[in-house]
Amino acid sequence: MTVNTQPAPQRPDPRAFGLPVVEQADIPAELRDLVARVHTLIDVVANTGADTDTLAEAAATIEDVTARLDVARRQIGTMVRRELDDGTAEHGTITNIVAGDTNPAAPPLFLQPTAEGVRGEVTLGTLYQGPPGLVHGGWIAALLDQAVGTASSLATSPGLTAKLEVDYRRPTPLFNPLEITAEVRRTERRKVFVTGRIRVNGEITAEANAIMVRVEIPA
Ligand SMILES: CCCCCCCC(=O)SCCNC(=O)CCNC(=O)[C@H](O)C(C)(C)COP(=O)(O)OP(=O)(O)OC[C@H]1O[C@@H](n2cnc3c(N)ncnc32)[C@H](O)[C@@H]1OP(=O)(O)O
Repeated sequence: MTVNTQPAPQRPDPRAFGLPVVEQADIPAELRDLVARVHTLIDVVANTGADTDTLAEAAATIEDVTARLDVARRQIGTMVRRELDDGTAEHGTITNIVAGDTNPAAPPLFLQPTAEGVRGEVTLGTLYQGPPGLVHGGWIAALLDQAVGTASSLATSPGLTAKLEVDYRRPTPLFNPLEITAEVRRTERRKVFVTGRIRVNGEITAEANAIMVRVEIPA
């Protein structure tokens, strides 16, 4: 067993694996605006009590808009390169369901490096509801998976989640800021042992212990 005290190694460039890379700063403001509006639309549709005429009219309008937008799709695996607060950069899939810049279904959760690992904040509405007024347990796991994956990637190199064990300690409420943190505990060959936490008002509501396995990068 070794404790990871080494500086982060050179991270691989996704282009070397045939994956296109988009600079986060180059995502057009118009696309960001569209993503935000569709995010709101999904929430409104999920909760609407509009009359049937309005629903039918909206469905036709959205069908038309969908056809206009469904052109020149991005390659699967398209990555976005984001500059981080500490001056480093990370790559993530642009449609990542938790953090993807262009995914209207993503909350989105943006994580930044800290002295310990990573940290981010997000507030979830009813799109992410499980029990009444509470965040769905699968989404709690998804947020924690993203956090442990990002912490591991930034501290070492990109990997896949081999194991994610979640302790649901307290109900995690909707409409409250969730503080999400993760830190690498230790590394062992390609395995990276990471802990992630969700806090509400400073109280831990969920905690995950994960094993990330770093992907082998051909020389
Ligand atoms: C920055 C972006 C953040 C994104 C966050 C989101 C992360 C994700 O959601 S990833 C998607 C979900 N995960 C997956 O789909 C992974 C599916 N599993 C796999 O592909 C493989 O099992 C994989 C890659 C984890 C390991 O396979 P492989 O590369 O062949 O490694 P392998 O040689 O079997 O094992 C390497 C080490 O890990 C250990 N290991 C592998 N699987 C497990 C497991 N489930 N539990 C515990 N240990 C494991 C092995 O015992 C071995 O340990 P040791 O070094 O002591 O011998």
